[in-house]
Amino acid sequence: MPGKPKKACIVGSGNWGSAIAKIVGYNAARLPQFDDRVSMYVYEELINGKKLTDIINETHENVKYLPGHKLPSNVVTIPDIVEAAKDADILIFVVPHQFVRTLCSTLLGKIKPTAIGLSLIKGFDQAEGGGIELISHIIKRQLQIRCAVLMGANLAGEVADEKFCETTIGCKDSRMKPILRDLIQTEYFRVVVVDDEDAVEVCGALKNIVACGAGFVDGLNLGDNTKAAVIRLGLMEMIKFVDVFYPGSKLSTFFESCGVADLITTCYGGRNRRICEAFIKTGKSIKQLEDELLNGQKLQGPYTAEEVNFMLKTRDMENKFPLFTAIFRICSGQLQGNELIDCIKNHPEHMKSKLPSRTVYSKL
Ligand SMILES: NC(=O)c1ccc[n+]([C@@H]2O[C@H](COP(=O)([O-])OP(=O)(O)OC[C@H]3O[C@@H](n4cnc5c(N)ncnc54)[C@H](O)[C@@H]3O)[C@@H](O)[C@H]2O)c1
Ligand SMILES: O=P(O)(O)OC[C@H](O)CO
Repeated sequence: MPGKPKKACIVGSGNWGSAIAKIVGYNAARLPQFDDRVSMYVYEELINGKKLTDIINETHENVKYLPGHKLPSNVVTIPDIVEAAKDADILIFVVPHQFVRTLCSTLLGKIKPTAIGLSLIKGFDQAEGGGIELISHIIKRQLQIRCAVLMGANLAGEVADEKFCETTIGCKDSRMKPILRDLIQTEYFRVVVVDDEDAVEVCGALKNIVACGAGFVDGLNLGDNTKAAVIRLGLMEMIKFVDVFYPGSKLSTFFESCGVADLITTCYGGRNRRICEAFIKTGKSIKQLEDELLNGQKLQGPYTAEEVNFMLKTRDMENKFPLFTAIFRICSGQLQGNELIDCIKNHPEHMKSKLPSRTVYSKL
């Protein structure tokens, strides 16, 4: 016997939150296993004196974070997180990572104990005893629910335009896999589900650091070859990071959309790249540029670089990740942008071939 249709709630309504609401609303309306009505938690703000929740419910458009795209009418916005989430069977977390802990504290004990989570949030948070904590782990621990992740080469505007792309769901739980895939997949948004939950999430967070490096390269007009080198070295540091801190993960995960593909799209079309290019060109602070250029949208890369550096420093491992380290130091003003390449010229990846030294060579 088919069970009761499952209710979905989208926790977040930014650029990506609104684009995914379009997909989830579409699938919820057409598939019998889901309840038609999708609730969306909106952090309330006034736009020209009118509440954003009211604007979205009346016009079906998030005029601030995803202008020019209609959301399905079965997506209903609610400014109270508890009200939005209380009946949900599936909670889709898609807020900037800095707001997750507070939202989870508010939701504690107020959601269905059987609810499952899906985190679309790219970023880490600082762990209480030092180091970093994955956002999906915070959700699992604080709310005592299962939580999978979705990461991929998914610039929100292009997804909302229904341009073809792929994404990766990292999910170990075989009962959750088909539910999440069916809720998210469309003909233009193709889902691949893998077991490697942690590695998928770490890819989504770390690629934002590399995007900052790509932005510096663009700001310095260093060209496409240098940018490709930064992307490659970034990929190698991402692989090493997962190898060292999340042992048992699979190399194949890096060849899913969450890995190489997201790295490429981010380093060409993302907000982190854009702001870091402007950082070099204008000399303004990253915070100022975020406020001036992103109209309320939030950056993840510079924060993630700081969190990763905090962990690497306490473990005396900064020199094992020279690109991540240089990017953090440039973002925090400890280095000039044009020192990026000097910092990575002797990257460990360049030392692997172990050719004979010049002295040995001259004796051959
Ligand atoms: N935008 C993209 O293209 C994209 C694509 C894939 C993944 N992501 C990831 O999705 C996550 C969410 O990003 P986004 O692009 O949807 O958001 P965003 O940066 O567009 O928007 C910021 C959001 O934060 C909300 N907000 C502001 N203050 C708040 C508070 N105190 N409490 C709660 N919410 C508050 C705003 O209302 C807004 O909805 C991030 O981790 C991002 O890396 C983004
Ligand atoms: O705009 P960015 O830099 O936050 O990147 C957006 C997405 O993560 C790309 O997949």
